[in-house]
Amino acid sequence: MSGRLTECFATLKENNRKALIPYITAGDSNPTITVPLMHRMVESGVDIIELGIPFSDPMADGPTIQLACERALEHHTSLHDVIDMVSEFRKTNTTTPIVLMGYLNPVEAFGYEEFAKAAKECGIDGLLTVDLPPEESTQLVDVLKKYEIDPIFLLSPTTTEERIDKIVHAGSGYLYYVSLKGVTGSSALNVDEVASNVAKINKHTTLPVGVGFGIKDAESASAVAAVSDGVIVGSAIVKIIENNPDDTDTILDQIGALLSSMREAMDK
Ligand SMILES: O=P(O)(O)OC[C@@H](O)[C@@H](O)c1c[nH]c2ccccc12
Repeated sequence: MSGRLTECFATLKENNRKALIPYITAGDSNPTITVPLMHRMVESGVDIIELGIPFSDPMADGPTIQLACERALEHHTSLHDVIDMVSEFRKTNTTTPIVLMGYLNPVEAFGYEEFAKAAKECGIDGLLTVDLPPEESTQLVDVLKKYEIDPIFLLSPTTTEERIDKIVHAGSGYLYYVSLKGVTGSSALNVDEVASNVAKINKHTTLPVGVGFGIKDAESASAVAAVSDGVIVGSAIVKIIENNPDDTDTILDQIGALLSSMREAMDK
């Protein structure tokens, strides 16, 4: 499927490294900051960027990312705008994979075919739609595959072995293991449980497994990296934006510093 994600994980594996994958909501705290922030995150050592499509009813998200969506929507950041941001980013970065992350509604409103075509043209590599169960995703997945966009699916602590087997075959690029029951920004991370569930998933697939939910500092990032192929960090980054909404330099510096510390801890 998409060259960039597959290649990224292959190179990481060759070098015995794990993926660092930050999540930000596009347009948070305002649309002008998103592309500079993406570049700063790459300079800080991230491998893949998850870019959130702002949505009015983000039911899988905790308060931190809900507020991020509100800030982005105050500036009317639409899926069209998100695609434009990726085009802008790709003017100077053609290698870092980008996964759009969000809820089905904006993608449906855009039109699957129109979305996939535009996404391919601007250099988007994957799509994760939180509220689309893999069992109901055939129509969207077929269109994504036609345009070489990787469909990324979520697995959770409650996913049965039977469903794991279905989901790993529906997705490509990587799989997203949700480390805990709950919403984004929780803090109940249990690394031993993550390790045993990632091992269980690995029996069904050769796809890389990234782990998200509850990773917030260098320590948790390195612990999860040790038992998976990558760590996804959202709320800890978005919180920095929440605390400094009008101060672009502080946002870039603090997010850069947090990600650099995670990178360093993961590479030890
Ligand atoms: O915020 P956390 O706990 O660091 O978890 C990552 C998560 O935010 C990001 O991947 C994400 C944002 N919105 C989502 C919705 C569902 C699943 C995952 C997500």
